[in-house]
Amino acid sequence: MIEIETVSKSFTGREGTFKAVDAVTLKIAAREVFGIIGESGAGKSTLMRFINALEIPDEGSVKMEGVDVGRLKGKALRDHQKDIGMIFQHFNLLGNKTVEENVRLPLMLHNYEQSLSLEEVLDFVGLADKRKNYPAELSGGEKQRVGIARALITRPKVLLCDEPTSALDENTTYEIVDVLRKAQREYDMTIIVVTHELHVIKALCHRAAVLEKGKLIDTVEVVNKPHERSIKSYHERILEVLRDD
Ligand SMILES: Nc1ncnc2c1ncn2[C@@H]1O[C@H](COP(=O)(O)OP(=O)(O)OP(=O)(O)O)[C@@H](O)[C@H]1O
Repeated sequence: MIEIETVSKSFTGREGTFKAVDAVTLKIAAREVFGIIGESGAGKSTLMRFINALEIPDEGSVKMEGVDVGRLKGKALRDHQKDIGMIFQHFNLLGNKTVEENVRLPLMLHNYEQSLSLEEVLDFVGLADKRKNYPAELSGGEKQRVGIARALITRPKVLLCDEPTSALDENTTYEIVDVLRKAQREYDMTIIVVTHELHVIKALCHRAAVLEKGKLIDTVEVVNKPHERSIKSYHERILEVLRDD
């Protein structure tokens, strides 16, 4: 579904020009949950942002369903971007809007032919009873559920997740992982997840690309992939970690 072909991107900073992404080639299949891992600054976010044309590569191409994304302009570019949802580490919710206003926001900005109903997405993420609340009244996990609902309401073909659980504690992380896996199945999406958290890749992804200094150094099939994990209480986790020799 997504074909990334020898893409490179350089940025110029105070210390001169450097390659943030260096000749990366990979393919992501429809309905795959694909991770991008690597240390801070490895180029993960830049690589992911090529897919919805928030960054344009200097060299190489990114194709989605055969269309070269970097060449799209005007309506064709907007239509492409409408097929792609995104969720963020810090949720990016509007603090002066309620949960339901935040979730409906994309529908205020563009016309989506296949959008889902507000009720459906709020039920799906388990926030039907919080629809009139403001973000400041929610936990981190609930805020990310709002972010997921806001992405789902447009019924995207592809969901890009930029460090979706990095601001969350361990149990909340697995709750969000479960919501994302369920969303992939229910709505037949392709999901791409940038993270430095290996346990998230393990629980969520089918495959993962490993980036180092902008280069793709490996693509790994995840074994024991998407497994059911029983959510332990915070107390149980404390005992498990502190009493483990
Ligand atoms: N618009 C930009 N202008 C200049 N430099 C940039 C820009 N975007 C990214 N960079 C730099 O490119 C490198 C790769 O950034 P990128 O955000 O893709 O890495 P990352 O692997 O996602 O890192 P992190 O996990 O810290 O977010 C970093 O050194 C970053 O500072």
